[in-house]
Amino acid sequence: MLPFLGELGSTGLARKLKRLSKILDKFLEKIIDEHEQALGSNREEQKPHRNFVLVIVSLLNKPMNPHDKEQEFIIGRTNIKAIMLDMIVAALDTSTTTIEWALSELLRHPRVMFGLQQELETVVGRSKMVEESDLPKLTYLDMVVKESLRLHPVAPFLVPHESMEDIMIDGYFIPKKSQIIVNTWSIGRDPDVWSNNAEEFFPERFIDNNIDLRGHEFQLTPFGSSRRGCPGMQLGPITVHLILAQLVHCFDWELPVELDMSEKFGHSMPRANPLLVKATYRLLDKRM
Ligand code: HEM
Repeated sequence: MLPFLGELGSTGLARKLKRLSKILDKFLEKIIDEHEQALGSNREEQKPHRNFVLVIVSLLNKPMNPHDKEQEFIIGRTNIKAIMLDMIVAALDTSTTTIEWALSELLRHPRVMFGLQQELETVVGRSKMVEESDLPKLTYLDMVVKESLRLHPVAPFLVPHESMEDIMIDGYFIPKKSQIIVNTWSIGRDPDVWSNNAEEFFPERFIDNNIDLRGHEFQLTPFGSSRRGCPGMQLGPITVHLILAQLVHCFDWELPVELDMSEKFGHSMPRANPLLVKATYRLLDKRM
């Protein structure tokens, strides 16, 4: 199906890929089995389903669109495994890369790290860990995450899109069906958009404005925007906010070696080298 992958045969990589895909397949099959068992025989009675996998497994062997009599596409195990894999790949790497960049920027900017720890102490207190219900009160944390995603969007070019209509933008004619690549990385660093300190990590720039992470304002689109934007736009930021808050609240961080901020540029943009840090527990209750 993909002729260029034929090249892999001679490198031994194809064998490794096959081995890996077998392991992954076994893992996904096990998840489906477990969820089928949890659903039991009468799937309809189980509603509302408790999680995403239960929802898709409840659709197993059913038509994709029961109202369309012409189209008889049945959702099979392979479809479910593909959806689950898509979710794992799209959710894990993006969230961990975002957290790693945000922590790196905090380590480079002790003033901001201190400000965030102060906010966490005031809102949450040193005697407990952060909970999801604390997040709406952590406004500085929100600014830190936005600022980090502005400078380090995980998908610097988003995902390629296709234009549906002919359109003129800024004097340029873009015909229908053009492939559109949005360079969100460079928009995030454009001084015309963010003023002369565009390259600086300065979370306070988000005070008193409506710029959010959902791409309502086109200057910040780390999750894309509108219909074909990231479907994890709700879950992704919650995960990032909660884990980053927990890390900063529970530990003091020190750099044993000089901090290297090199990026590994490509379809996604993680750190080029792993982040090496020394953590010291800082909450009052040592048993947590
Ligand atoms: C910090 C976390 C995340 C970031 C920064 C992120 C970023 C993105 C971006 C930039 C896109 C492309 C949007 C576009 O081109 O307009 C995308 C697509 C996607 N994301 Fe996320 N994402 C994150 C978390 C998640 C999570 C948690 C999930 C699933 C639970 C997820 C599932 C997906 C999927 C399935 C697509 C493809 C959508 C499509 O093709 O229409 N992402 N994400």
